[in-house]
Amino acid sequence: MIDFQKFIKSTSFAIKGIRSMIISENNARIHLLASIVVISAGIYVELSNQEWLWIALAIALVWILEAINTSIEALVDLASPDFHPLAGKAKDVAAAAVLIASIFAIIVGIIIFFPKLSL
Ligand SMILES: Nc1ncnc2c1ncn2[C@@H]1O[C@H](COP(=O)(O)OP(=O)(O)OP(=O)(O)O)[C@@H](O)[C@H]1O
Repeated sequence: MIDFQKFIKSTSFAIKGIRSMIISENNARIHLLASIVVISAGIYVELSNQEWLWIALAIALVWILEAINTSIEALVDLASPDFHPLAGKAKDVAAAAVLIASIFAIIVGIIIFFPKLSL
């Protein structure tokens, strides 16, 4: 039996998580600005369906990993408020995942938008 009320409730918790991430994380606000700029540029240059798929994948990857990174940061702060090398390692490796996704997104952006610039 599918409980649709429960589904709506858990979706609202997830939306609350997105809001909280944007409010508390400077990086999430940078991702938001970058996403708006890239989507606007994509509409302007009339990207093909295939190009939109790559852009959507790149944007989604960065947001997914930023959400996981923010979640790990909060858990580390809760579990290890005092300095511990493993706490630092957990945060740094989670941040590395966001960096890798961001580099991928930049490469996708260059490959798709660079040829469209009429220099
Ligand atoms: N409890 C801890 N023990 C050891 N090192 C820590 C600890 N907390 C943070 N650090 C180190 O300090 C760095 C910055 O931590 P911080 O929590 O400020 O992360 P941040 O990425 O700047 O987070 P935010 O996005 O909230 O500003 C971490 O990457 C880690 O190397």
